[in-house]
Amino acid sequence: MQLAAGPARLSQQLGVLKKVGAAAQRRGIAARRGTLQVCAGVDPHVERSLMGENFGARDPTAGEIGSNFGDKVLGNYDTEHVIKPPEAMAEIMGLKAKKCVPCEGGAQPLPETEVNRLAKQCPGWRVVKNREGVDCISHEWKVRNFNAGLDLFQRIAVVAEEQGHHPDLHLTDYRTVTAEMTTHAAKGLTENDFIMAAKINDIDVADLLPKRKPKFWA
Ligand SMILES: C[C@H](O)[C@H](O)[C@H]1CNC2=NC(N)=NC(=O)C2=N1
Repeated sequence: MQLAAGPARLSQQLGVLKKVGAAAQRRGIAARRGTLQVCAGVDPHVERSLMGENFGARDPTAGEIGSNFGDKVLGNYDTEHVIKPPEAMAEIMGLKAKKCVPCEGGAQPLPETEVNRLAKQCPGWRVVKNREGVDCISHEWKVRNFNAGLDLFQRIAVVAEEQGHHPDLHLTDYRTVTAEMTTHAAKGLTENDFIMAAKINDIDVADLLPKRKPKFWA
């Protein structure tokens, strides 16, 4: 910035410089608190709404290395530097953003490595054999009562009808709901099953779960 002559002009421009300095200082403080601006020149508010609050990079802990964390993160597996994909990115690019595709006869089940990779993206789902001995993914919920179970059936049914892919639903012991999913045309698991699992995981079930007793009297 060039400073123009004249006391009034000079003090006005010094004022601008002070503001710029203060903003830079604020940014410095933000950086020390762990805020990371990813895209230079992009309004941090816009960036935050796009990338989510949890964008960041750090070295992995020993436990993460031991758990093959590299399968779950973007970045270079054989360096110590990890970039964890932000939740907002999963909303745009993850399984739950995809749509099930109709399967024709002759569809192939996924290989085991791919099944394991996708299963990690669907917390709460286990890969098991169904009653016919075919690979499926299964999730169990213990809900608050029988009606809550029927309510959960209904919420899952909405997603299943939207996607044209349907789990087997069981309600046993009056309040245990189990969903099992496989792709009949492939006689095994396909990406459709995991897309459905991710979408079912996105259903808000908080009001259907058992009421928690308060631990303390206030
Ligand atoms: C034509 C229609 O897309 C198919 O019959 C769908 C319906 N829903 C389905 N649901 C499940 N879980 N597996 C399937 O193979 C399947 N096939």
